[in-house]
Amino acid sequence: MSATVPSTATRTICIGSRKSQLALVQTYWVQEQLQHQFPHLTFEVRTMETQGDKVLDVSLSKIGDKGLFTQELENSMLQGQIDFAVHSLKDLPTRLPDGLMLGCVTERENPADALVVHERHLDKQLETLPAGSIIGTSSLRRLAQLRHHYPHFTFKDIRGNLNTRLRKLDDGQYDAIILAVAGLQRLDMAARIHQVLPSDVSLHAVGQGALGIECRQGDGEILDLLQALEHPPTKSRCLAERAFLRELEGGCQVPIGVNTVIEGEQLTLTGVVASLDGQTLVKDKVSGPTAEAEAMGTRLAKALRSQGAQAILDEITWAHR
Ligand SMILES: NCc1[nH]cc(CCC(=O)O)c1CC(=O)O
Repeated sequence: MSATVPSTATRTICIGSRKSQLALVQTYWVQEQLQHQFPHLTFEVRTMETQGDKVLDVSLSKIGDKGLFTQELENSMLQGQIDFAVHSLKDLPTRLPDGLMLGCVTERENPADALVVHERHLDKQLETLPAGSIIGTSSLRRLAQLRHHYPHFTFKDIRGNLNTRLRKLDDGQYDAIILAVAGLQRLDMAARIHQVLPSDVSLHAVGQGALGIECRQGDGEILDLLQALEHPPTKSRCLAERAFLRELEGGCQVPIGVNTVIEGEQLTLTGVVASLDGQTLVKDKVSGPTAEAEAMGTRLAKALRSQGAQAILDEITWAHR
């Protein structure tokens, strides 16, 4: 036997994932797509619990969100135990550890937020829910924007995975909760979407609705495989959104929302920074060639800073010290 004869053992690619139901649905989708495209390889899923899955009794805005859902996966990637990790792009920090990179962004689902109501409110919309209604959200972005438009509601923190949050709503602990449309769709719970929030009420989170696949920097073999799942328009939009957030964020979760549209060669990025009391919204937009997505994100961040966003962010950083 000559040494140049290729081994008959198939190469196994190891995919890392969180254990939540949503994470698994997303990761199995990626596995299935790649297995179909590359039948000569074997794709295996390895799951792990992250800090964000363990600490369920503290509000996300207090923990700070730097790598809360990603660190364990990143460590095992750097140690070579997994080859890449599938994340909800919105949970992936804008600055990645040395040696890792965003290797692929998949086609985005509807990135909007959705209102899900308790059954006693099925006949109402956000506009007609009574004053004092208890609205559940753990996101400062949703809180600040909704408080701005609907100051007569009471906002209450809610944690846990999607099923847990829906159970708390159905139990009667909330009148309504806000969730991502994409998560509900992926878990076959689109029927619970009562109202999709228009972008003038709630700009969505950076990267919402897309999957981000993180891999080792310069891992050519893996990057080639991931090309098969890349969706260039989503990637451009998300690069603009992530550059915007990267330029503005400090050490903790910040109330920042975005919207992006591509028309022809033009990308338009809208961004908002909102104060937690809902009193101040600093909002603006930039347009330019899609190829300059990241530079546009940075430019919009600087514009908002000079229009008052910095004061809002400083106050939040100070409050979380
Ligand atoms: N932070 C939790 C999280 N991460 C991703 C999604 C939904 C799917 C997505 O936005 O891609 C959710 C739930 C939610 O915000 O309702």
